Amino acid sequence: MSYRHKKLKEEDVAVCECKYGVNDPETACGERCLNVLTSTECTLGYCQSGENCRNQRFQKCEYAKTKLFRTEGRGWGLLADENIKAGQFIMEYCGEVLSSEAAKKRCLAYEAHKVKDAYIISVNANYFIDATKKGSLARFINHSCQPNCETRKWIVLGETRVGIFAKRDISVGMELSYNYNFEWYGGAPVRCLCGAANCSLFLGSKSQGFKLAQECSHVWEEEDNRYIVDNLPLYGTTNDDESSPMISGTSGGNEHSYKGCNQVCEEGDNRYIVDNLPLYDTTNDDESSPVISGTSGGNEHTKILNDGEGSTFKVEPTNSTIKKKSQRKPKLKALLQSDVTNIGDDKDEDIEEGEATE
Ligand SMILES: C[S@@+](CC[C@H](N)C(=O)[O-])C[C@H]1O[C@@H](n2cnc3c(N)ncnc32)[C@H](O)[C@@H]1O
Repeated sequence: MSYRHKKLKEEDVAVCECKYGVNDPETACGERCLNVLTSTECTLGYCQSGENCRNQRFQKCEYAKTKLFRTEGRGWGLLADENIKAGQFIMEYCGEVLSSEAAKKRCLAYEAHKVKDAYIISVNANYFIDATKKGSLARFINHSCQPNCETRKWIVLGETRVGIFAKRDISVGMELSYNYNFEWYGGAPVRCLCGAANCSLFLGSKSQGFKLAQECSHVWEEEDNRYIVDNLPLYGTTNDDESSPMISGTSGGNEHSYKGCNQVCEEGDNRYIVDNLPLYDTTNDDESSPVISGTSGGNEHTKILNDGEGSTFKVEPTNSTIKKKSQRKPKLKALLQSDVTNIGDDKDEDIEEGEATE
């Protein structure tokens, strides 16, 4: 599979009419911005608000502060690590960009390999994002039938990307969730443990999905080896190139704003050793694996670091030098969100680049 990001042509850049005023900073690409109203990000260098433009959140990775934690029966989950306001952009859903055919094949392959969890979402009828092996922290957001977040599609540099947004105010410490029901490509419906009064009992109960398998009622057990952090996919951005599949996300030159990801683990629990973090590793990417929706080279990389307290890890942005595969420490899993490139937009018939193919 190969995927190339679309290059935005100058004539296709959406330019708004906002002008930044010192006395009225709210006018700079806020709610009334023509681009914001059409869910389109402004483009650096073209927006008259310049550095004051507030409508480049995907591009600048203006993510909310979040924290990974272990749930009971639902695997890992993601918490708000700060108060989040209704409507706020939380983070981009990053992963490998696949055509629908490729996504269906992946689903079958995952099922054959007894991969029980589903991380594929659709961008539109033609494109899917698979965060199973590579992705941002958004891949850890669980389903709820009464969710506090939702997915929204935005046009970023001419391509459609998916973000997680707060549906309502979310207080620090609350688990983030969105409703998977219409978008479940897990093959089989999984029993829902969200506990909401209106629970629809299965993940994907309303999804047309790929309808591959029978009901699956697995629950994550305490000793489930999927809790072994070593087994968890992280995204190391270091070696993505044109031969590897695309990640949906931000393209080059952006600053990453993961504001840290602290996971508090039970003392002495070696399943939470830092080296084993649940992030994404591209170490084994090769030509057979697809490209990622996300950020591409030249970016500040985000790493998982041991904060010295033994059982806690952090994800911090860093200007680390890109290392060749052979130079990398085997367990150093550079994280998320770098080297991810943009996904295609099916609205453009004449895209030269930005197509996922087999
Ligand atoms: C996108 S992943 C979410 C992150 C996942 N918990 C993990 O540890 O990687 C989706 C998987 O999480 C689990 N899950 C998410 N929400 C759930 C829910 N409400 N009830 C039961 N399992 C859930 C299921 O195993 C599902 O396949």
